[in-house]
Amino acid sequence: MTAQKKAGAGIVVGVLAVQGAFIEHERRLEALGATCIELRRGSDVHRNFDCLVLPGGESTVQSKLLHELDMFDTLEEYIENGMPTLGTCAGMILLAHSSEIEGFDTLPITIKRNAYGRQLGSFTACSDQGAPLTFIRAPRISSMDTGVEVLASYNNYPVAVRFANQLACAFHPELDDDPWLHKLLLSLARK
Ligand SMILES: NC(=O)CC[C@H](N)C(=O)O
Repeated sequence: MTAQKKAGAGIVVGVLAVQGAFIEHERRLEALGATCIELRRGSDVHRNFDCLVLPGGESTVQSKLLHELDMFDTLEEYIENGMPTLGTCAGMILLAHSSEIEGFDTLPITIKRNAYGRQLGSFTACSDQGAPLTFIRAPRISSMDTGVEVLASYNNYPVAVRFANQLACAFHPELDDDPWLHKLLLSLARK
């Protein structure tokens, strides 16, 4: 077994799979040895999983479906009770404070949706720390509480943060070669 595989061995990840880029997360996590279950309907959120992934996609649609499919309250409770959670792009918007969508509002940051450009759409870059970044109509973190730790920045703007059990990023780590955020999520789930 490789060192990479060990990171996720024995860990079950619930991946929100109502819309967006969830399959790419599953591939990453399974390559690290984790087992993924897709959360598609209300009953799925009552299955056993150790940590949660909220993928990129369209946050307005995801929020609507979470409510319609009766998944919202249970997932909110899990996050509030400390389940390790990774929210990427639209997933970060769901965790953050936002007046534009009805999200969890469990992560004390404010965001501006589509701040990295509607026209340009997507681009790849390198973080100030040297990690690859893929942005797709990404939100920008416009403010954050003092307890929020910056894990990565781009042009001095925070693009990945941690607040206790919650990890969030504006980019798409499932599309990049370096699975450092997935590994961090799995390490939180192991504790
Ligand atoms: N790649 C993404 O997840 C884009 C997020 C999208 N712009 C939103 O507001 O939901």
